[in-house]
Amino acid sequence: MEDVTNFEFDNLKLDLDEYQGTPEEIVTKKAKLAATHTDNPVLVEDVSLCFNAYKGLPGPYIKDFLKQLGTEGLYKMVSGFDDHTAYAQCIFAYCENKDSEPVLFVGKNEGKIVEPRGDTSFGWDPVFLPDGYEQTYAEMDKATKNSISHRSRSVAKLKEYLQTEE
Ligand SMILES: O=c1nc[nH]c2c1ncn2[C@H]1C[C@H](O)[C@@H](COP(=O)(O)OP(=O)(O)OP(=O)(O)O)O1
Ligand SMILES: [Mg+2]
Repeated sequence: MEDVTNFEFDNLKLDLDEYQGTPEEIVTKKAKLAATHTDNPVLVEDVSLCFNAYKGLPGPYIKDFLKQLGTEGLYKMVSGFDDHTAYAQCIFAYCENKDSEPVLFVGKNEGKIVEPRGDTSFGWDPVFLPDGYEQTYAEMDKATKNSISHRSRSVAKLKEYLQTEE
């Protein structure tokens, strides 16, 4: 760096947060950060779409992959592999206060990545075909999707936890 400008640069050893890591690590950090903003308990969630051919990636980074590549591009990512399996995962994290460890509720739905089909209005729904179904998330009616989705599975665990905590 010294060579490129007349400025002087120092190396500082600062540990700055960057939200990378496993879905569990990311949502844990998110919950802890949220908990520093209020005296009340917080609830945060994060969604991942994990391709087994990519050992779980894009995972928590799916938002940017979707934005840059579109659903067609997501399909192209797996089309060169034999393994098209994937899982949709939602994690709710509940954090009582800023000094307590967040509790995670992982909801997972197995399926595979297919050529996009169905309603294009929500995220990566058109490329996710859940196991045991002929329709992608995007082709299903909302009630069917909600009854099997990664999010509903996570919410069910959260509900059970909150009810037993009462
Ligand atoms: O059931 C779903 N069906 C299709 N797409 C979905 C679904 N659920 C979330 N999505 C999309 C939204 C976003 O492109 C990415 C991550 O979702 P998610 O982490 O909840 O939202 P986000 O990344 O916008 O917020 P944040 O920056 O707080 O993590 O997946
Ligand atoms: Mg996210």
